[in-house]
Amino acid sequence: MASENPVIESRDLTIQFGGHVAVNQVSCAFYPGTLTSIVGPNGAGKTTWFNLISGQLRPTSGQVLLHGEDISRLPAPTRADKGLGRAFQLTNLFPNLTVLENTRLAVASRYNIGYNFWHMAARRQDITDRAMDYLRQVRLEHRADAIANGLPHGDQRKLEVGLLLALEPEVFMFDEPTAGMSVDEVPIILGLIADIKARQDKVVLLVEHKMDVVRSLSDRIVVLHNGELVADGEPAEVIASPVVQEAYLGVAQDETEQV
Ligand SMILES: Nc1ncnc2c1ncn2[C@@H]1O[C@H](COP(=O)(O)OP(=O)(O)OP(=O)(O)O)[C@@H](O)[C@H]1O
Repeated sequence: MASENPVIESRDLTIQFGGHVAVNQVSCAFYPGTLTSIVGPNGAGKTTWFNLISGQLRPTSGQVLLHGEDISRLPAPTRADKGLGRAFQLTNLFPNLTVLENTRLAVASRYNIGYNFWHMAARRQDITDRAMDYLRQVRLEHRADAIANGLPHGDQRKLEVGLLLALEPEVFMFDEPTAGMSVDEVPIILGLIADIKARQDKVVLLVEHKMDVVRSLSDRIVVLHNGELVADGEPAEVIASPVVQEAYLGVAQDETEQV
């Protein structure tokens, strides 16, 4: 792994809101074919770090490098064009279009298909077929004609994942992808994330609170606490480390020794 060049790298990333340093000199590099979970207590800085990487926020200092190129000052859509994919919030999409229309737009944007191509009948059929394929993967084909905004919460989360798959990014960023899902929906999404990792050429970053999910999927765990990276390594090692037991699981240092 270390012999390959990182796809994406956070180098001394820092952001300050007023007097509060939400992400503090976080350095970490991510390699193809790996799934890294980012964990930490509420307010640790996980989502803010994600926002710095995907471009919703600009750092106070430090850099985000994509294949060695400094992208820290690029807007989020430009980063997405370069292969950084983050699961959308549906409110930022086309809530009044159908599930299929949203997915077709994601497929079309991946292929940079402009207005003229879009209107060529054959091409449209091809795009529809591909879009339906992604909807099948997230088990939403039966909802293809539903308005995105009216979907139940679990289906909205599945659509977010389907749209991300359709964009075929190089880096997949998931922020609590199974939050609010029913128990029978969770394995579908986790299976899809495992499939992405198994393809070996993608980087998967996952912010997740559920430790069973983290344990089952991760090659590596990064722990943030008070905006700082306090642990980074293989899951068993990180979960067992005193710093994690104390910082994340809330076990006091003297109790940790008994764990
Ligand atoms: N735009 C902002 N302005 C001011 N403070 C902010 C802003 N965004 C985040 N923060 C603060 O930065 C800190 C980190 O927040 P963040 O949401 O990144 O934590 P988190 O680890 O994702 O937490 P959770 O697990 O609860 O989602 C918090 O103290 C939060 O209040």
